[in-house]
Amino acid sequence: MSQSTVHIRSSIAASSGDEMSPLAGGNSLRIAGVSKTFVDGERMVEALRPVDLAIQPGEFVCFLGPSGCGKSTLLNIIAGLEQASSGTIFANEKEIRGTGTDRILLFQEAALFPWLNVQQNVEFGLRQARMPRKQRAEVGQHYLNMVGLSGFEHSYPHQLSGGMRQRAAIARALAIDPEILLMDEPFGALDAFTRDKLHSQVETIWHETRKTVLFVTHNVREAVALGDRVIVFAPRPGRIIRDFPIDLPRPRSLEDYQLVDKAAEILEVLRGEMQKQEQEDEFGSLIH
Ligand SMILES: Nc1ncnc2c1ncn2[C@@H]1O[C@H](COP(=O)(O)OP(=O)(O)OP(=O)(O)O)[C@@H](O)[C@H]1O
Repeated sequence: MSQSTVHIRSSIAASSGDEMSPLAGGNSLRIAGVSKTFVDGERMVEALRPVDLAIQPGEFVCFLGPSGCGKSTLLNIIAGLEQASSGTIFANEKEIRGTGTDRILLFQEAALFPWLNVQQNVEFGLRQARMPRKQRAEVGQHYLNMVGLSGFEHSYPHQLSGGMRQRAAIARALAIDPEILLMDEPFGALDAFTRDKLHSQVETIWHETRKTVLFVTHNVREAVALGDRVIVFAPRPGRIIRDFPIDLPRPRSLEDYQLVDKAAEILEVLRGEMQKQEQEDEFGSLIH
């Protein structure tokens, strides 16, 4: 780890009041019995049955499943934006209580400030952390180069393509050096070509930074292309049904036959689960 990275961490920790986890051991996440039931007046929605998961430092883990199976709910709980109904989450064996600069959430729509240019957006968190201007510029430029946006420092979000906006959001997240990147369908709104390009960029960035990445997607091939593990969710109620290790060589191509085969295997499991669910629903409606 470079000296400047250490410096970024300590200055952010000092100014935000966050206690950052130890640098040397990297990071890890432990999810112990985490569930969520939304209570909406009289109505209760069991969004997530208890989840137990251990995520290794630097792992790239994809959460895959159809709409409504609790993927975003789990990600939001990990981010500290949503409170679990039961269970605990530990980052580096330290219990998570709310948001923190160690976990940054990225959404489908890159949440950039429209009134700031790319450089100002990327430096935003560093400014909050009161990093000196010169150092802020160096760190910002480093991550802008990493996502291939050098030359666009002075552009405003509305002047960028969707893919470029998403890359700027990634640079902004990386600039504050989180341990864990939480990505909620970050490429869901992009065309297939841009998406494909971003897959390889994200893989390269992950390789260079060795962040722990949790990546939510509906897309089976995307999950297999990126993940060290693909964790499959099923809906009604939301729950984890399988945890597939993906040991295909990297970099991966969406057209690779091994990747296509693995995606087909996962899809088969998911289809089987959905069919089982439909039969149960049908049976349930017959006896009620
Ligand atoms: N604030 C809320 N109040 C009530 N129910 C909610 C709330 N947020 C989510 N839910 C419900 O919880 C369940 C899980 O939602 P969640 O958004 O986590 O699923 P998802 O797998 O991420 O879906 P998608 O892929 O469509 O984003 C759904 O039934 C949803 O309607």
